[in-house]
Amino acid sequence: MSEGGTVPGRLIAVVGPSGVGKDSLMEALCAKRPDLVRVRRVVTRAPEAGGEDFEAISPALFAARAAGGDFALHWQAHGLSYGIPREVHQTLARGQDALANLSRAMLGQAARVFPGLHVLHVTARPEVLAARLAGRGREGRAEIARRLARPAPAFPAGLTVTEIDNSGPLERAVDAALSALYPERV
Ligand SMILES: Nc1ncnc2c1ncn2[C@@H]1O[C@H](COP(=O)(O)OP(=O)(O)OP(=O)(O)O)[C@@H](O)[C@H]1O
Ligand SMILES: O=P(O)(O)OC[C@H]1O[C@H](OP(=O)(O)O)[C@H](O)[C@@H]1O
Repeated sequence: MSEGGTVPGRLIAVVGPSGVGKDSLMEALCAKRPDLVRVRRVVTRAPEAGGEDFEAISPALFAARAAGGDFALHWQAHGLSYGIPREVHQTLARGQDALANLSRAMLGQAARVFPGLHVLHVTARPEVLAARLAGRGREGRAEIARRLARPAPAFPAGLTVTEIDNSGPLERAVDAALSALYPERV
């Protein structure tokens, strides 16, 4: 329920294969649109892993918080647990849009939890993905192979989805995302 008649903000799900540029795109979008909120996820990843700004917690604590209803959404992937803190609902109620890196497998549930969900489906050519993961150096060769082999689930019908090809310069993907999200912008 929005606060005092304010038009609620949208949860903008940024999804796509590992290495496609989700984190890079979200960082660039927030730089262009300071009013955009990026959801700080709770992840059972080692705090020193680098990359996104996330809250690192143990699997046991994650399970307890999930059982306690702390997360608006949570899921498992890559041997990790990921949670979207329920406080994001307050952000949306204030009329702010929020960006969240979600699993493609969670989009049906996300649409039920977040009316007005907008999905940015980030894509890139397979050879580009492989090169970027190798260049980023966050995962080892075996984990990169596993991530590249991860099947892409079909999306549920009825979602608002914008496909963003990030095979080229990041700025091009940023412009495409902004045009889709804020068509009224000059
Ligand atoms: N348009 C682009 N051109 C060149 N390099 C890019 C572009 N977008 C992202 N990269 C680089 O590709 C690598 C992967 O990007 P990023 O970490 O944002 O992907 P991701 O989708 O968040 O990956 P993961 O799901 O594994 O976290 C990074 O090194 C990033 O700097
Ligand atoms: O392949 P799918 O299920 O879409 O995504 C798998 C995982 O990768 C991304 O997280 P990260 O980039 O690993 O932090 C997603 O948020 C999800 O947690």
